[in-house]
Amino acid sequence: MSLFNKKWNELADIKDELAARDWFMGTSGNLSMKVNEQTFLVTASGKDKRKRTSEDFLLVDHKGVAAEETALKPSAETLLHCAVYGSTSAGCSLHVHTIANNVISELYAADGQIQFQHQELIKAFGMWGEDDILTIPIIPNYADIPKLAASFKEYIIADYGAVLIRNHGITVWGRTGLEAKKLLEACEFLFQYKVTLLKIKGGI
Ligand SMILES: CSCCC(=O)C(=O)COP(=O)(O)O
Ligand SMILES: [Zn+2]
Repeated sequence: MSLFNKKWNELADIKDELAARDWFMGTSGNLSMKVNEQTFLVTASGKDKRKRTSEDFLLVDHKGVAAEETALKPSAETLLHCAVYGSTSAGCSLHVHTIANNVISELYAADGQIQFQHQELIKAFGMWGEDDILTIPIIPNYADIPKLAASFKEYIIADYGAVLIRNHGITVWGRTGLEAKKLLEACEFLFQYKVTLLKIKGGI
């Protein structure tokens, strides 16, 4: 199997798993996977990401421009994926909108971040110390995608990480598809946990 087909199938499998969690409401969300140093696969814009078709992804270059003749449009948010691959050695970037990540992004917007400590799941981010703190930045949601991508890029400081976009969604990236998916699942667990806890305590 060619590298292209291998990456396509890996990304399609991740898309199916995230779809099974219902994380692509209203055609939201976009995913990408690096194929080589010059190109990456990204979801086509506006598609129902719960469906698996031969038109789910297209190959783009480092500027997010289609690298082959196609009628498909790359995700409207491709520049965020470009920012990830342009600044790191990451191999996969995942973006989803969920109720929990939107609620958390709004509740903690004024702080510009949300932190988690003494929660087992932060180990997904390599935080194994007793008192380690996981910080997830929260950035404003600009309609201007180049502006959003520039703001997002400031928080790309390692080959894996996560950034919340206020009232929009989360973008995570990792060295592999498996790592990116692990981080996304850990974030969503932590957000759902926090929302549930706040509800129980009467905080919201
Ligand atoms: C209807 S969701 C609005 C756009 C968005 O935020 C998103 O994640 C999906 O855009 P895409 O162009 O990647 O389909
Ligand atoms: Zn989005």
